[in-house]
Amino acid sequence: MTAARLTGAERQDALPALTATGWQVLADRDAIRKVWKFRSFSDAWGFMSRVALACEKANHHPEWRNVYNIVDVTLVTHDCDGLSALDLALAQKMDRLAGAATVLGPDDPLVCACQTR
Ligand SMILES: C[C@H](O)[C@H](O)[C@H]1CNC2=NC(N)=NC(=O)C2=N1
Repeated sequence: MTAARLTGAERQDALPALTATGWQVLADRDAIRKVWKFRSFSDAWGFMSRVALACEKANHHPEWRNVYNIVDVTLVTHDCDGLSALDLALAQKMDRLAGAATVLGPDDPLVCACQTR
């Protein structure tokens, strides 16, 4: 799998299936983003731990932020400063590992469980 920027055709083939699961194609950079809300910090951290092992195996890593039970992920390939097949593969892997966690949309407030008490 290469770190070359995806072509237009490759994007047309691959991105609809990802946006259908809640991945957002960013406007301000050639990257995709997804935000999950887990039941607890432990579930969020467990997800991140499993993803981290997969990332090390693939040598491809997310840009991500965790606030308690929220995990905010952006995928981009730094080597080509844009989306590559590596990002598509990692996105699919993360979707499998996230299981039944709630997916937040671009307009949903990023409010963690601490802030909803
Ligand atoms: C040196 C190391 O192989 C490279 O820096 C890898 C590590 N993980 C990476 N992750 C991402 N998202 N993009 C990269 O270009 C990248 N490169």
